[in-house]
Amino acid sequence: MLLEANHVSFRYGTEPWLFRHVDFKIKTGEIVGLVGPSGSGKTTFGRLLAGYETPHEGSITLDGSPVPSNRYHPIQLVFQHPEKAVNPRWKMRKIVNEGWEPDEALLEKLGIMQEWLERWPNELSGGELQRFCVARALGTNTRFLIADEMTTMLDAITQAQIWHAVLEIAEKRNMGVLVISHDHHLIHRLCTRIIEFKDLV
Ligand SMILES: Nc1ncnc2c1ncn2[C@@H]1O[C@H](COP(=O)(O)OP(=O)(O)OP(=O)(O)O)[C@@H](O)[C@H]1O
Repeated sequence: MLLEANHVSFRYGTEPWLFRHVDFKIKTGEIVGLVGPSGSGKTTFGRLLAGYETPHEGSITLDGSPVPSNRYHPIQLVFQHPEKAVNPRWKMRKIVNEGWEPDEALLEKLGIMQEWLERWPNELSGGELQRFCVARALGTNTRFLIADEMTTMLDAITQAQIWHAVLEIAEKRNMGVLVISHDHHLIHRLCTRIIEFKDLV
């Protein structure tokens, strides 16, 4: 399966164009790194790929067709701040089962303790909460994961544990992963291909 940005342009409101005519391709099975200076538009581009924003010009396609948005989205985004990605009024069990129901083995692989399922989001650490966001994004219908600074605020051990689990699942399911990060060490360790955002725009 091929996820493509075709001549995509985007601006916020009446601000100047953030980028214009961006072409990008990622295939399932690929782990691609996206790097570039702060403020250059990487997060915005990730949001466009995952359907959170609509391009002003161009299109995002999956195998040449528009990405279906009326069911579980095949392109899932996990970003840096898990506390902003969950409903504070839902318990963790409801949050993690929002789009699909991950089994115990997957939760265990991500280091999620069963007792955390009965807690509220504000009763977990950032790292614990992020594990839930990753589990929620790894539905069996996920074809591409956009990991935008996904493990930036986590300690090295937690970061390694989460990436180990994600890469194992990605390989088993032939998922594509786009890793957006300022951590060059992490990018070089994980990715099969690395792209400078400035080379796309
Ligand atoms: N909702 C918004 N409204 C207006 N401008 C925005 C909005 N979100 C982001 N921007 C601006 O768009 C530009 C690109 O932001 P973006 O977060 O995509 O960059 P980035 O490359 O991911 O940065 P970083 O590496 O610091 O995360 C920035 O100048 C930012 O201030």
